[in-house]
Amino acid sequence: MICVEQVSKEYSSTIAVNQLSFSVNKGEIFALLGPNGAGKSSLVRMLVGFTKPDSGSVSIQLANRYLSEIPAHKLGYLPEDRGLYGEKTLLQNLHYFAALHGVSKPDAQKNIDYWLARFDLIGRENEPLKSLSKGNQQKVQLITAILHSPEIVILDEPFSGLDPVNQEKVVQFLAELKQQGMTVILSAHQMAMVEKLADRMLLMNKGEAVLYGTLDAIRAHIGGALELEVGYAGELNAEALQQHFSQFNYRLNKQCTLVVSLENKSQVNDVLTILPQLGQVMHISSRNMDLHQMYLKAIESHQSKSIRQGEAQ
Ligand SMILES: Nc1ncnc2c1ncn2[C@@H]1O[C@H](COP(=O)(O)OP(=O)(O)OP(=O)(O)O)[C@@H](O)[C@H]1O
Repeated sequence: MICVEQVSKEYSSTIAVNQLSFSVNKGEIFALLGPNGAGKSSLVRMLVGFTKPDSGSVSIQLANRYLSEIPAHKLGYLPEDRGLYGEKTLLQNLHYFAALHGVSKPDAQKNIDYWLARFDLIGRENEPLKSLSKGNQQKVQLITAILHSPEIVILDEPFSGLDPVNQEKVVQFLAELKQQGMTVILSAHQMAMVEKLADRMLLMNKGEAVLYGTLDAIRAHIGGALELEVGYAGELNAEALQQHFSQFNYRLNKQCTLVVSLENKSQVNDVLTILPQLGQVMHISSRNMDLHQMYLKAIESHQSKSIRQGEAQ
């Protein structure tokens, strides 16, 4: 429903977004990930129509029409630079933004009451916004983005500045928006939250796409996504380790725990037959590599590829 094709954006000498292509389906939660300066906010600003791509295109399909930008009344946006009025009360802020989107006062009030209760802000309505903590101000800003029941919600770092309890509340908030049929695009650095929420994701680095798809597709693509952890009664036999494990990617924790990274599940059998030759096995556990680890692995490999390419030129 949202289609980004070969989009590039350059600021003076910085290429913020470099020939990026991806699509976002109607009704899904789509996450934009990447290190600081990867180009997420630059991309978000193009998605919401604040800036235009230098080349490439952004198109939005709404009903049977293709548009080059999302109509304002169908868009809810949480900008990177939050923009509320600190001197005004929480209620004045919320009603002001609802009115800007043409929502009637009674409709706005109903929605406001619901979300204030969900975000534990009941009783704070008449306080000036600036007297609220950063996290609470962030929650008010999130409410302003959705008071007009938009079809597409684009949130630049919605978890920023929130404690773990409030991060969970935002996870529930986003899941509820999805349930209501909204399409949600968010940028985030909190991998655990993204892992819980996102249907699909795009990992960017230096303006380029590094990984794209569902968590499972990314896991399959990245390889080494399954880890076996093997605890031994004492130190491992170093000679046997070198002899039998040279073809595997492994590390040792405190000399008596071996962690082996497997490319695929068919290698499990091979590893299990070798393990007793290294010492007395006390326990074995397996786990999928989590998004945080996959992110680090993918960014490291993209950085070293960029360096190799730079050296070759
Ligand atoms: N208005 C601007 N003028 C000049 N350079 C800019 C501008 N906006 C972004 N950049 C540059 O473009 C690159 C991408 O920045 P962007 O803010 O899009 O990254 P980001 O992924 O959102 O980073 P963060 O996670 O830190 O918010 C950076 O090198 C940044 O310095």
